[in-house]
Amino acid sequence: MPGSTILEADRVSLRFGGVRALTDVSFAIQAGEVFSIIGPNGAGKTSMVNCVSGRYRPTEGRILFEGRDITRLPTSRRAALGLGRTFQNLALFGHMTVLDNIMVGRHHLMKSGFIRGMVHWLGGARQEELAHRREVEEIIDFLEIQHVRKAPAGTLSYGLRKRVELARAVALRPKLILLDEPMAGMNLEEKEDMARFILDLNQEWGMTVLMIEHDMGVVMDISHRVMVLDFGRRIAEGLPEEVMADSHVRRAYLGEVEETPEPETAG
Ligand SMILES: Nc1ncnc2c1ncn2[C@@H]1O[C@H](COP(=O)(O)OP(=O)(O)OP(=O)(O)O)[C@@H](O)[C@H]1O
Repeated sequence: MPGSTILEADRVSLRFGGVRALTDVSFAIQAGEVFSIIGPNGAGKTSMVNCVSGRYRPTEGRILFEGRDITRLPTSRRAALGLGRTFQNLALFGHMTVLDNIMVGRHHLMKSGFIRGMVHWLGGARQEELAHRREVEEIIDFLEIQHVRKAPAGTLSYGLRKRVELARAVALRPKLILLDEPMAGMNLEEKEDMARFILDLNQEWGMTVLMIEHDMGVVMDISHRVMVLDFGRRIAEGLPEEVMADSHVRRAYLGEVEETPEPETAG
């Protein structure tokens, strides 16, 4: 169930030279929500998520995570606070097993001290390693990739690779996970599986989700709330059915032209 505000974008603008990628965009995500950003190509969705992850710094405005201003915090520090994402720019190691790929994700975080604190009380490196393994095995079970846990990641199908990428992000146990087009390039069955995993992450693991996704069916099915961007501006936000019924959205995003009769002029 959604609770207090976990992430807030406060009048965020982003310019690339003369291009206004985002103009004055504000929104708030409640803990426990699946919140999706939709909009036509070039609307600013990826730019917005990159401002949240720390890859881009807004030209104006602020990003708050659990009430703390993180606008100027580097990506690694955001991860340590509990802001996770799939690593679009860090491909899986093709020659390494699925298990090792996910372990590497956790070790990476260990260095930042986040998990070290959590497992320190167990004492010793061996226990630490065991604690890691248990966590990783749990994630492997959850994402139903046990059958490929020892397979080199490079030999997996596209859908399975995407699932391993998700596992690696989940292994850091983020409070809020950013998913940039998690279903892109998937067939229907893979999409259905992915949608179920996202829902389970949200409902069973209590992870808040911020997602960009082009597949409207998926967005409408699994989102609590949806924000629509168009030309870098927020044009609507609300429950999926409200957003779909919004005339601005239908015009801008779905390309519909409203057929309202011309008013009759008197005289
Ligand atoms: N690194 C960049 N340098 C210059 N312009 C950029 C950069 N990133 C995005 N833009 C521009 O900002 C605008 C918003 O792009 P963005 O990628 O955020 O949109 P999007 O909604 O994610 O699009 P898509 O659905 O096609 O992925 C576009 O006009 C784009 O060309």
